Amino acid sequence: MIEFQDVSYGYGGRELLTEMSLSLPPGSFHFLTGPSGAGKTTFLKLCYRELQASAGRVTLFGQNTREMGRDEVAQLRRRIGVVHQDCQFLDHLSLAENVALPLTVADRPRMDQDLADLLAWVGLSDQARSLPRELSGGERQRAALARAVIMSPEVILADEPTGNVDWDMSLRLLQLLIELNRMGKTVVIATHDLHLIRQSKAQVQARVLRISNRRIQQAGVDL
Ligand SMILES: Nc1ncnc2c1ncn2[C@@H]1O[C@H](COP(=O)(O)OP(=O)(O)OP(=O)(O)O)[C@@H](O)[C@H]1O
Repeated sequence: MIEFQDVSYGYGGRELLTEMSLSLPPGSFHFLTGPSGAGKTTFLKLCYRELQASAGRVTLFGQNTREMGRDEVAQLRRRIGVVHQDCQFLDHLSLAENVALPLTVADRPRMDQDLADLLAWVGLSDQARSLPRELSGGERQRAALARAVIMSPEVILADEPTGNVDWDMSLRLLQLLIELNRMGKTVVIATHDLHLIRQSKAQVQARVLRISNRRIQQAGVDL
């Protein structure tokens, strides 16, 4: 589903990630760890073709990303839901409108019942009409997750989805991501939180990728 072959990437001529080769099969569940600044967000950006590899080949859904035109990239993005680290929303739109925004942008009809079901799933039915500034950190994170999955993507990439929330909320978010995986979605979660990774082990067959010294490796199970 997502394949990297000898992929390198750098900013401003300085190499950050070197010769990464890996394959994320459909339906897999991966954590991505590594120190701050190691390149986790950069790696995720390569996975949804926000960035292009400086060298090597990234293949998404069987297609070489280097050969994709603008329309193909747009189609690709609909198959990948991204929960961004900073979860930004449009301030003047309600939570429900923000969550439904990808449908509007893609010119797809908005099914009110589906939206209501999605908000109920993330526990935000009561906040549907709230403005983003009225939401707590945990509510924002759950809204960002709902927005990432509203197009029914096959892959979910979550960048520190439990940053700035307490442990109970982290577990709740993890639970939602595990549920998505049980529905067959491929999930990648970038996180610093090793407790969260340990916590997941009883429930999901998670693999751990670690970026260290510019390289990505499968980490051992005993974190
Ligand atoms: N657009 C950019 N231009 C130049 N350098 C960048 C850019 N984006 C990121 N970097 C640098 O690349 C390095 C990796 O950044 P990245 O955000 O991928 O790391 P990260 O592992 O996700 O970090 P964190 O855990 O702190 O979020 C950092 O040193 C960062 O300053």
